[in-house]
Amino acid sequence: MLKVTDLHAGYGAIKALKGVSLSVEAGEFVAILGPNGAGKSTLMKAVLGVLKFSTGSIRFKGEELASTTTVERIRRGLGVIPEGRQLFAEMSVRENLVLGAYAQLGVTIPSSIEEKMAEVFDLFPRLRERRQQAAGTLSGGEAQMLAIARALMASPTMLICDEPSVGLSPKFVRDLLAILQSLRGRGITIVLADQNAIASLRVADRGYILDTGKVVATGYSKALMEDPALRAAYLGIQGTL
Ligand SMILES: Nc1ncnc2c1ncn2[C@@H]1O[C@H](COP(=O)(O)OP(=O)(O)OP(=O)(O)O)[C@@H](O)[C@H]1O
Repeated sequence: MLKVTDLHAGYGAIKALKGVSLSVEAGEFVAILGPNGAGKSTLMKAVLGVLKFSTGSIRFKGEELASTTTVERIRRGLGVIPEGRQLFAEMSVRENLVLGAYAQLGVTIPSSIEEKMAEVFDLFPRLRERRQQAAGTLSGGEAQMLAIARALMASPTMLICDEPSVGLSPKFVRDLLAILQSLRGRGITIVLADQNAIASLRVADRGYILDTGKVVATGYSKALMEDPALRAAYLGIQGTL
């Protein structure tokens, strides 16, 4: 469904990705892990079209994305939970959802927005209760729910999540991962970039570990978690699980 091949990208003289290749099949839950500065966010930005890449290829559903805009990528089914959530703080929960749908779909028939919102509120009843509340006054966990709900307004087939657990308490991280797992159960492919390596691998099918712009390890989650060298170097575990 998503195939990244020999991707190079960066910021001027800074080479943040140096030949990254990975693939994600439809229906999978794949974790992208690695220490600070490894290139996780850069990879997510390149996939979404927020950052242009210099060489390599990104194919989604068999089509090259290189010359397509972010809006076009979203129309093709890429949903995003951006780093830092990027909510409209002054606007209500409801307005954020409506704007998310408009921003992502361009012209949308209002009745379909209402239907979609009802669906999203069924998934996140807490947001229904708080639909008139300004997004900026939500708790961290609720704000993260809203960021997910906003992405779902465009009915994505793949959800790209960039460090969604930042700033959340351990309980909310568990809730968040459970929500992502349930979305996968509904047929949405999940790509999760996060520093919370072990928690991510516990819910993901497979993982890629990046370091200084390169893939240094890949495999099924269990195999990655059981590899002593990876555990010590990247997963923050000493000894056995
Ligand atoms: N806007 C920018 N301008 C210049 N360099 C940048 C910019 N954004 C990121 N970088 C650099 O690119 C490299 C990769 O950063 P990136 O944010 O992709 O890493 P990351 O794996 O997401 O790290 P973190 O977990 O800390 O967010 C780092 O060396 C970083 O300093």
